[in-house]
Parts: sequence; structure tokens; C-alpha cells
Amino acid sequence: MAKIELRNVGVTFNVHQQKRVSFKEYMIRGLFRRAANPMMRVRALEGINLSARDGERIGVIGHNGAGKSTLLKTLAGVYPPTAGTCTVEGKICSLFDITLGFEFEATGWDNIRYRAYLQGESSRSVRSKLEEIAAFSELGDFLNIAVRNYSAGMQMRLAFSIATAINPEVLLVDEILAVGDLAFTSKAQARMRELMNTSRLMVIVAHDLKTIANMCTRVVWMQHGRIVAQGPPREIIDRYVEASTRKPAGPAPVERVPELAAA
Ligand SMILES: Nc1ncnc2c1ncn2[C@@H]1O[C@H](COP(=O)(O)OP(=O)(O)OP(=O)(O)O)[C@@H](O)[C@H]1O
Repeated sequence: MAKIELRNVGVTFNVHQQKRVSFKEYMIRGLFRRAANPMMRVRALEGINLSARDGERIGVIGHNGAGKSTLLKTLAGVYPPTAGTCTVEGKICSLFDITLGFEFEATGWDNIRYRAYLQGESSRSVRSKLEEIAAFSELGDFLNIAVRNYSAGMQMRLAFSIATAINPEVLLVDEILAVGDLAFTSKAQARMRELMNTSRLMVIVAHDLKTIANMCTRVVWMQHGRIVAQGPPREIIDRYVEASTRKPAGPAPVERVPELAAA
């Protein structure tokens, strides 16, 4: 059974402002022990409560900087929550940042092995999937050379072929991927559709509201790190469109953090 349970989840980033300061300002600030580049706190997620079960297809919508990708990365375990609890049960396939984590000095074949192990495959299941992944990628002899020699599109092909080779229970998608050239993109889209149909639970972030309306059973609307509303796709999308036309929302305001500023 696949399950997502977020209780009062918050994710906060502490980031340095990248301000250019003159030498004089730097010295004066130093005298008063104040950092030249003070910390800012970005509350990317706040008070998120979300439950989802088998069979649900959840679409996440909202303005730029609303926290959609952060929500997805929290579900994938990339960002640990700084508040609340996040439980995800089931084998996860994350279709975002898919080329991250390649061993660039290793060959395509070795990268298939490394990543398949990371995705939870055993040595026996890796062996049976190796050829299938290689065939899907259509990279042929290039699999014998180091990944650093691949073009960006070739890296995407390989990453996509590996990421989608598992049968996920929980599928996390950040925008529909355009992978590789025209021929590969249509093949990749067919595989995406297959994964979406076979995975038990899906969460997809997209700005294309038509895709969300057609694909999802529930829509979650986010604003400034919070869930504003969730429910039937048509109803929530209409409310979001209406609100955006009335008053477009910008990214969340950042907050100066005095206690961290002197760090
Ligand atoms: N690694 C990070 N470090 C610092 N701040 C971050 C980080 N990732 C996201 N943020 C901040 O968190 C907020 C939410 O970002 P997020 O990427 O989740 O938004 P989004 O809704 O996916 O936006 P978009 O539609 O533009 O992709 C933003 O203010 C962003 O600057």
C-alpha cells in the first residue's frame, strides 16, 4: 500500500544575502560584530497537512516560489522537514533533477548499476534490468565510455531510462519532462503515461493547468509555502485562475534573522 501523510510540515532555509559591501562598510560592521552578509530565513513550507492514499493522483499548483518543488523534494526525502512529520510509504520514483548524482568519470554501464542499487534494486534484479535500461536509452556503444563525454540530451536519456525502470508505488513528478530529441521524447512520454497508470499514488507539480485537470483526482493549491485549498481539480483550478487574474501572488517575502546575523 502507498501512503503519504504530512502533519504540520515546515521547511525553512537559512540563506546568506549576497550583498556587495565596500571595504569600509565591511570594517565598520566587523567592529560592531555584525555580518556583512546577514542571514535571511525563507519559510518555503509552513503548516502543511496532506494525506493521500492508493489510487490518488494529486496535482500541485501555485505561483512561482509557492513551495511546490520544495513539497515534492520533502516527499522524496531530499529535504528533511524542519517542523512536523513527513511519512511516505511505498517505493518512490522521483522524476526531477534526474541527472543529479551521476558519477561522471564512470561509464554508462557502471552508472546504471550504481543508480539501480540506490533505487533499491538487488544485484539479481539489476542484472535482469541492465539490458532493458540500456536498450531503452538507445545509447549503444556510448555506454562503454565515461558519462562526462555525453551531451546533455544523452545524460537525460540515460537518467530517464534508469529512473523509470523501477515499478514505483509513489511517483513524484516535477513538470512533464522534455527528455532528449523528438523521437526519444515521444517514447519517454509513453513510458511516463504507463508509469502514471501503474503507480499507486502520484504527486505532480505543473504550471500547465490542462495537464493537471486531465490527469489528477485532486488538486492542491499552494501560496507562500502554505496550502490555500485542496479538492476537485476543476473547482480548485477555477479558484486559482480567478485569484491569479485578480491579484498575482509573488514569491514569499523573506525575513531578516537578527539572531543569525552575527554568525
Ligand atoms: N535550496 C534552497 N535554499 C534556499 N531557498 C530555497 C531553496 N529551495 C527553495 N528555496 C526557496 O523556497 C521558496 C519555494 O521555492 P520552490 O522552488 O519550492 O517554489 P515553486 O513553487 O516550486 O516555484 P516555481 O513555480 O518557480 O518552480 C522560494 O522562496 C525559494 O527561493
